[in-house]
Amino acid sequence: MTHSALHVTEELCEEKLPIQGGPYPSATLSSYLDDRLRFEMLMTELSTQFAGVTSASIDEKTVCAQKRIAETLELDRSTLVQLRDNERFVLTHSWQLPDLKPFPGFAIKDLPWMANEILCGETVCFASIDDLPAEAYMEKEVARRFGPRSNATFPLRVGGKVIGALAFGTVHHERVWPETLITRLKFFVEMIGSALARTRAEDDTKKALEEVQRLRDQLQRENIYLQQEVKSARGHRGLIGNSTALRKVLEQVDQVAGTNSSVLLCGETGTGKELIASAIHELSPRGKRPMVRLNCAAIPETLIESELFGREKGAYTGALSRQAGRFEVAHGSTLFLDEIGELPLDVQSKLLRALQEKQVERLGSSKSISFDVRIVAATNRHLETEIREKRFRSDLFYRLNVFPIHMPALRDRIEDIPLLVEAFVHEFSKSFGKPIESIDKDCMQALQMYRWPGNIRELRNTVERAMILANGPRLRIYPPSSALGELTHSMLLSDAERGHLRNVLEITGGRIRGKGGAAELLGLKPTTLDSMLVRHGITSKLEH
Ligand SMILES: Nc1ncnc2c1ncn2[C@@H]1O[C@H](COP(=O)(O)OP(=O)(O)OP(=O)(O)O)[C@@H](O)[C@H]1O
Repeated sequence: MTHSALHVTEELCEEKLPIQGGPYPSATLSSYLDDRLRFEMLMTELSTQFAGVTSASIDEKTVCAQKRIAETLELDRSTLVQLRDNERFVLTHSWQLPDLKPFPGFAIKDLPWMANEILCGETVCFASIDDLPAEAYMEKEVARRFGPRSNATFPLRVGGKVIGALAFGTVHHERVWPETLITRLKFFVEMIGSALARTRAEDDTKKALEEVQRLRDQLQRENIYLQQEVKSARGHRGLIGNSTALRKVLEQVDQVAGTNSSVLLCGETGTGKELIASAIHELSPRGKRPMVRLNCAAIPETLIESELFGREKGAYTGALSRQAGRFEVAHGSTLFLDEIGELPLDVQSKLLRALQEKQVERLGSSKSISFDVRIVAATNRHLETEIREKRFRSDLFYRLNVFPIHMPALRDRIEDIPLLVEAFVHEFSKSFGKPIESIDKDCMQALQMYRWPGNIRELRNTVERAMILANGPRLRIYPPSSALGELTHSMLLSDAERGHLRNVLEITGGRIRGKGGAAELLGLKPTTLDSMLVRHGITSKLEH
């Protein structure tokens, strides 16, 4: 192997050369000057490059610079290691001749002398392994086994602190390290240090900005969601009732609220499942954030997936904008999946996978988004039957059914009816501006005898209707059948259509799709029925 004048003879180092001319053999001097010029030009080029380096390109540029310096100086290897956990120097950037392996990095305890020198900010330079001091016996051993034969190692500083080291070495031959060269290489290592410091600061700023952006997005999502909630004006009326059946439910709420366990609320329509879901959420440590809801029956089958998991712009025809899914919005909070029994089977599988992996991917994106969400699900269907009839996945059922709560029907807690009626009368009396002094006793008894298929929602609507008709301080409320008798029947076709739709939904227990569902009974496509229901303001939860 030939060696350039620059690194073979120490006499040829800059300090000993006159700037111009001199009694040197002209060939050696010209070769030296050529090498010197090449190296200085390389340093100038690298310093320009590193002045503008970005965090995206610093790794590539560093290895490229190591290669070019090593090739110019006819070195065999250049190694950049960085300090981790104050325990070891980890290899981060390396260039070596094709027949060599990269130097693998090292633990401080394995090369203690070298590590100590670097950490004290010293440059370690040896032309031959024998030049190392006696106390560097471990370093000598390693150098003999893995190379290098000659080496110059420079501490890498960021903001005055040693964060690693950059080494240049030879494995196939020995070489000396003239002072001028060491000075130039030190300058290069300082340049790398300051570029690293700058790009690290850039990265930190970028990360901080991303975090601010993420928090802002989350707040924005919650705000939009809250605005929608306020618009839907559901509010959080307290749970009314003092029956044993309701007290048992409230006990279960207290037991489970503080945990992260999934809760499955079962019970007929209008029994207060959603109110109980809110109570569980509000009593839980997640209660400071808004609970996020999704009614699986109210959203067309084609859109449920994008509602749950979100979508990227253009994920499918008509996806005109990016949208975060409910899982993302509910991060750190509770997701209430109402009417879970209505979820199509393929979405059930995707939901199960999301719950198992605690990650979702937006439609049209392969990026996984992690979430921390507590699930409360509700259904008025008998899920065990649905599983038997292959309409509901058993594995999803077991995942959700960690803590089941059964909501009693209103007919099984008739002692709560007077309390509920009074509370609803009070509420409507305020909002309609109609003061009510008493409620007819016979009516109250009739209300307690009625079977209430629509439960509390039906009772509430009945009270509301009576309050609209009320024209004095004494209120008479009739159970729905007699109330209907007193109302004038509408002759409008649209009212008849609405009534028929409701009747069919009542027969199917609110189910729209599948065998025996309302769409099949009506001879309609489920999507056509969906839009008819939207037009009539009917959700598949029966509303009377
Ligand atoms: N214990 C209660 N006290 C006061 N209001 C109640 C109570 N339970 C239910 N309600 C009222 O009854 C109506 C129906 O309740 P909710 O929507 O929670 O029922 P649900 O079981 O979720 O119905 P669905 O299965 O149809 O979705 C709501 O207006 C709710 O405020």
